[in-house]
Amino acid sequence: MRKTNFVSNSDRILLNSVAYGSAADPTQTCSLSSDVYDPSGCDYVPEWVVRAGPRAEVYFDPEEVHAAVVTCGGLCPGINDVIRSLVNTLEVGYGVKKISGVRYGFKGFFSGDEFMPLNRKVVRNIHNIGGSALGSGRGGGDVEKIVESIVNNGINMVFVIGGNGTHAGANAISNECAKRGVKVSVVGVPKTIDNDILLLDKTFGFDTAVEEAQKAIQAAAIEAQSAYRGVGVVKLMGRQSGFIAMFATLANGQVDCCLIPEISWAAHGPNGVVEYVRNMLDAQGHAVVVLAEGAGQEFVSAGGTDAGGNPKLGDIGQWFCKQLKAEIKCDVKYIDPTYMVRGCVANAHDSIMCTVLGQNAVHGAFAGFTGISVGSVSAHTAFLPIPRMIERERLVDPDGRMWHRTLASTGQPDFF
Ligand SMILES: Nc1ncnc2c1ncn2[C@@H]1O[C@H](COP(=O)(O)OP(=O)(O)O)[C@@H](O)[C@H]1O
Ligand SMILES: O=P(O)(O)OC[C@H]1O[C@](O)(COP(=O)(O)O)[C@@H](O)[C@@H]1O
Ligand SMILES: [Mg+2]
Repeated sequence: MRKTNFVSNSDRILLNSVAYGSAADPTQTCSLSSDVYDPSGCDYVPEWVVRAGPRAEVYFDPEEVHAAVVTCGGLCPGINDVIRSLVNTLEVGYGVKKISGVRYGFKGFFSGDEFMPLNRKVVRNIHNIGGSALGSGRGGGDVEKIVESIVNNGINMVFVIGGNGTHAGANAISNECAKRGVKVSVVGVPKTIDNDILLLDKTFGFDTAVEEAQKAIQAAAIEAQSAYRGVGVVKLMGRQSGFIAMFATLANGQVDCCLIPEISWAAHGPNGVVEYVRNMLDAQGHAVVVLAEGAGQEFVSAGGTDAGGNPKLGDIGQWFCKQLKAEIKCDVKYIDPTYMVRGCVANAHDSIMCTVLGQNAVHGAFAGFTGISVGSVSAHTAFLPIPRMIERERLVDPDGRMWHRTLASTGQPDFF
């Protein structure tokens, strides 16, 4: 390994970087904010997390490492950048020769699909395409079978790229290995364009998704402005968390109404969104509405869960457009760019973030950590305990300043 600045295991990063923060501050040691943000009324946040980086002492002999990489859940811009960074760091940084790519999510450990041999040559250009070079997927979180595969294939490092569900799986795999006395480092890299992981500054791919969403909102605004009583409606991803919708709205600045899962709203009645759109049409001749896909699910959800156990969503965008058409004289243009915001190549910012995360995940595994994930905290890269990160989804704080900024931009009232 090249000469480098090693990080000590006692190096720490301060999680709560604001002194005397208000109750709505998400990094409060004991947050007493809204019901949505903190149902228990007291949200414990540890003071420090461990600083990521290479250690002077490593736990594994590179000659004996068999590393596996798996990508689970929905796609996200930058997955391939992370895979590339993991492989480059394993091979060039530490001299690991055996790296296996697990196909189509957790089930690839036991589905009978051959592992994909990974090396620097194979991953050289994968970051130039979106998606996952390994294939991703939901389901297959059978911890017993996964651990059997780990043991049978002599795997001793597992890099798991995925969101909340995937991390729950990674933690369960780590625990099961420990229970069986199998020496394996299981390290997560948080992947979710929903940006719904606690404690992190931001997840990779989120910035790219917000940027991609601009095209849809811009088109909706143009269509709305060019039509007689035109309404542009855009539905963006965000199952339980409205971060993409909120940030895309704020960045665009032409949106009249943003609806997110964290905040309930009435469609009908004098304070409902339909009436608000009617008023916007009367006043300015057009309106632009951005909805997160998880917003207003009480109107459209048919229940049920997907292969990963996530709630299946009804199409709130279609439903909302139908309400508009039924109740007011308007020309509705509906844009649903759902998969377009995640099936793309990461922008430069996300690409660099992915490289840093992948590299540090390998450092974490070589340092002998397991059941950890790696993420950006207060602008530093940290190793974090998985259970604390996935206690629940990170949500937009309805009392927070970012949402208030969004409301100031749209000018929308409360819809109830
Ligand atoms: N508690 C768990 N134990 C084991 N595997 C799990 C657990 N929760 C989720 N998984 C697995 O992780 C996969 C990915 O989770 P999912 O929620 O679909 O996507 P994401 O990780 O991107 O949020 C799931 O399809 C499931 O197989
Ligand atoms: O149709 P799919 O592939 O199940 O994905 C849809 C979901 O994936 C997401 O992008 C989030 O994915 P993850 O939970 O895998 O991070 C949501 O915004 C969306 O509801
Ligand atoms: Mg998820």
